[in-house]
Amino acid sequence: MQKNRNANPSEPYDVLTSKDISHIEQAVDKASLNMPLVAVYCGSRLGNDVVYENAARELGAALANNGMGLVYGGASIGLMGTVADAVMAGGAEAVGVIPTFMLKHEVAHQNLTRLHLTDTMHTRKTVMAEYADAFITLPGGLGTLEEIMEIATWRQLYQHEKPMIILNIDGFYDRLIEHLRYTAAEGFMKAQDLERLVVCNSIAEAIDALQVIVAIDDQVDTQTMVGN
Ligand SMILES: Nc1ncnc2c1ncn2[C@@H]1O[C@H](COP(=O)(O)O)[C@@H](O)[C@H]1O
Repeated sequence: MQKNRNANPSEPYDVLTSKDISHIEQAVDKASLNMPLVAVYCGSRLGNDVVYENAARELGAALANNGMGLVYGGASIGLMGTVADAVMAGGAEAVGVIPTFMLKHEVAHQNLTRLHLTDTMHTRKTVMAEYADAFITLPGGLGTLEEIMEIATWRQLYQHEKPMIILNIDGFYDRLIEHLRYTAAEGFMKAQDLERLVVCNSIAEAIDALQVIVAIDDQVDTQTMVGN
């Protein structure tokens, strides 16, 4: 397993910028990771109820147990750090992507398969989305909300067709889901775009939904082998 490729903050040439797409394409070397990656959006804080931290740990372990890796914001703190630790402990790949200006705010995780540095938040989100085969959202704050809303917006604009799951731990997202239903009912959003945000109420449900990706991935591998 490669550790911390592109990770040394003292090497500025390793910072990915949106101006150099070929650098990003080269760095996002998915083939060498050998497993589908799920982007997990979640809090840089733990929240007030331990149920959230437990869910992050369980999700990380379940991803690893089911042959899936992680791409996330690269922090060692909050639910972000918890999910990454659990994925690594389970022997799966974990890729972190963090903007350089945030290194001092969000302590960068030092024990990932890869940690990419980016110039801006925009590049961070582009790199994460490039890596991701699916997106899953745990409880979190403004950053988490922004990330899932952006990826759902990209989906409604046909910029990707990847599965998106809201993991509604302990009803955390009940009010958001209600508001999105209201948004659709009031004619500001298509019902089909709402349906694409799959709501799961347990880790097991989310893993079942994600299994589809693994199945598709295996199918592609088999086709490639047959083709060769
Ligand atoms: N405005 C933001 N856009 C994208 N990502 C953001 C923003 N603010 C914070 N973030 C990142 O999201 C995660 C989780 O943040 P929480 O606010 O704790 O949910 C973290 O990596 C932030 O850097």
